Amino acid sequence: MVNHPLAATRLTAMREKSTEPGSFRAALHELTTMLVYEAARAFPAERYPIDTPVAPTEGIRLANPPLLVPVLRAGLGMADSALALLPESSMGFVGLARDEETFEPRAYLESLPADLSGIPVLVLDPMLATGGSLEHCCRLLADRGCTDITVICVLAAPEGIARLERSGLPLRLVTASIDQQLNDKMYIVPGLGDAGDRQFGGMPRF
Ligand SMILES: O=P(O)(O)OC[C@H]1O[C@H](OP(=O)(O)OP(=O)(O)O)[C@H](O)[C@@H]1O
Ligand SMILES: O=c1cc[nH]c(=O)[nH]1
Ligand SMILES: [Mg+2]
Repeated sequence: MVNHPLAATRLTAMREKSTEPGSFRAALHELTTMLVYEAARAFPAERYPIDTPVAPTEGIRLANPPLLVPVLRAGLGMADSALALLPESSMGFVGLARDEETFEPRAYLESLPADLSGIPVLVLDPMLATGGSLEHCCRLLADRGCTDITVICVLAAPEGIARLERSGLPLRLVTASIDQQLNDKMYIVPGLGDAGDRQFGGMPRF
């Protein structure tokens, strides 16, 4: 978990219900930068020869830049900041919408390389609630041979974390908060509401 005062102030802005969509998106961009920065500590780096204007020396580059996969819609608001920190990365897309009665994810977009063996993947979705959406997304990746998944979330519910642990999928989670629980509509409490609607508009449903 990323525990830092600058992350906490952005998370506070996102939780506050009076925060307008523009400020919500700005806080999500900044918080994503911090979460990706922390997640990338674990990425292998390699040395290679470079020349400064003065002398030859060694530089550092990522050995294997991850594929970025924002989960639409809400993960779209994390895509730019992740790509800014990881300009060598490519991006795939998964579109999921949770059914409001069954709470199961409905897939409407899957734009991913066919073979992900040997490719680390960074999944971007601000919310881990029941875990159905992220389990679905990570299973798509594992079915394509991916064995190294990092999931970046703003908020995680204990129920969703437990589901991902039970899934046996090859993933680690980086988040800014583990909240208390889910309510009877499977929203995270205290949470921040619907992360898609708060960025892009829509009717409140909680
Ligand atoms: O853990 P779960 O119970 O599956 O819920 C989490 C999902 O819900 C939100 O997406 P949503 O389905 O609202 O779609 P949206 O991004 O288009 O708003 C969120 O971005 C996650 O993808
Ligand atoms: O609290 C929640 C749960 C699922 N999806 C959201 O956007 N928010
Ligand atoms: Mg939504």
